[in-house]
Parts: sequence; C-alpha cells; structure tokens
Amino acid sequence: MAPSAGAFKHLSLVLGAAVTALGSLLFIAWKTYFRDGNASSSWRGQWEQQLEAEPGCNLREEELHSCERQVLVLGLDGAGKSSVLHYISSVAAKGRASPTQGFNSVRLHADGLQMDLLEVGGSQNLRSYWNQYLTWAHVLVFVVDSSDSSRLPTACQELHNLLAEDPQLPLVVLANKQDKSDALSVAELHQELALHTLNGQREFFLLPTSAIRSSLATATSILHLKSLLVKLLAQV
Ligand SMILES: Nc1nc2c(ncn2[C@@H]2O[C@H](COP(=O)(O)OP(=O)(O)OP(=O)(O)O)[C@@H](O)[C@H]2O)c(=O)[nH]1
Ligand SMILES: [Mg+2]
Repeated sequence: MAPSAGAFKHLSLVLGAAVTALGSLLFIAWKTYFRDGNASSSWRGQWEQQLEAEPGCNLREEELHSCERQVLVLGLDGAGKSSVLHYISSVAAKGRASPTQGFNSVRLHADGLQMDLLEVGGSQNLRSYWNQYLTWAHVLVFVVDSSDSSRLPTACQELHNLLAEDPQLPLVVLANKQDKSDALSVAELHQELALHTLNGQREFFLLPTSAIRSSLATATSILHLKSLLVKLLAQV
C-alpha cells in the first residue's frame, strides 16, 4: 500500500528537523573552533589575511577576536530575512529569494568590525531551534512582513518568546516590505507587536525597511540598518 500524504509530511518534518539540528551543531562547532583559537595555520592564515584587508582591525593574537560580532536574524518565513541579508552585503541585484532551509549567513566588514549575520529559516519546523542561537548573538534583528497582518499575532508571540530568553540582548525590529501598499506603518506595528511592553533593560529600535531594489528610499533603509548595527556593535 502506498504511504499516505500525512506520512510523507511527517517524514519531511522529521528530516527537516534533523538537518537543522545538524546545521546547529556544525555552526556551534565552527564558532567554537575559531573562538578557542584551535584553527589550523592555513585557516588562521586565510582569516588573518581577510582581517588585514580591513582597516581598523587589529590582528594581534590577544585582540584577534575583539572585532568579531554576531548578529542573529530571525522572523517568520517570508518576512524578508534572506533578502535583507543579500541586500546589505551585496551591490548586485537578486531575484526572488528561496526559503531558507536551516541557516544562511553573510559576513560584513565596517568600521574595523567583522560582523557575521546569521539567519535561521522562519518556517514553523525551524522556529523551535531559534533560541539555541541566542547565546552567540550580540544583537537580535527580528524581521516582520509589514503587509502580512494575518500573521502578526504569530510574529508577536515568537518575538516575545525570544525576548523572554534574554532580557538584555539589543533588539532591532525591521518593519519590512514598506514598499507594499498594504504595509502597516511603524506606529501600527509597534502596537501590533506589543513593543510598548518591552522594559527599559535592552536597547530597542524599530526601523522601516524594504529589501527590493525599487527606489532610493529602499536602499537608504538598508543603509540605515547597517549604520545602526555598526553603532550598536561598536559598544559591545
Ligand atoms: N515587496 C517586497 N518583497 C520583499 C521584500 N523583502 C523580501 N521580499 C520578498 O518576500 C519573499 C520572501 O523573502 P525571503 O527573503 O526569502 O524571506 P525569509 O524571511 O528569508 O524567509 P525564510 O527563509 O523562508 O524564513 C521573496 O519573494 C522576496 O522577494 C520587500 O521589502 N518588499
Ligand atoms: Mg530566508
């Protein structure tokens, strides 16, 4: 007898979770490898060359990690995380982004900082893994699709679950897809996401963004995000 569609769905969820768990472990191992200074000379050599190219990064052994910063980028599936990451790291236009299975990262250099932005996919089966990445983060960027009002309660719930895990982690909420005619305003999103309930313990910003290359305004919004990240991460 052929397996039912339900069985296939169950199997794909289990496989997806296994792939993500493996991805998490690999990521943690990768970060630990660098943090513990156990990298082989060839890896270390490559990495130093990369940093050397960046003005302001000091390469002395004891300061090698002083310019590393981690930015965790989360939000529901389709919110625009991959698009924001692509836009902030590249001048080349990109077509439709594919849903992220597992995680996706980009590395930026600015003002002597090396910033690793890590996106974990936002589909439901991946969200239970989000909080595992909070430990590594210096800033949390939470991306919201401002035009997807039906899923704002879910976004709100997921965001507050994360915030409860770390009461001090600086937070940047992106009110993305502001180019869309049905996008809620920043003030409306502030209300819908219950951001007034945040206590004063963490630094918090709510930025309107658009991650498609349709106008100067959208490009400017991503530049604002980049400057804000540099400012926040320089204080860490
Ligand atoms: N109009 C508009 N579309 C956007 C914007 N940002 C992203 N999109 C589109 O929204 C869709 C989803 O974008 P992604 O960047 O893949 O979303 P994601 O948050 O990475 O989703 P997952 O990886 O599945 O968690 C794509 O078709 C993008 O082209 C935006 O600012 N405006
Ligand atoms: Mg993605």
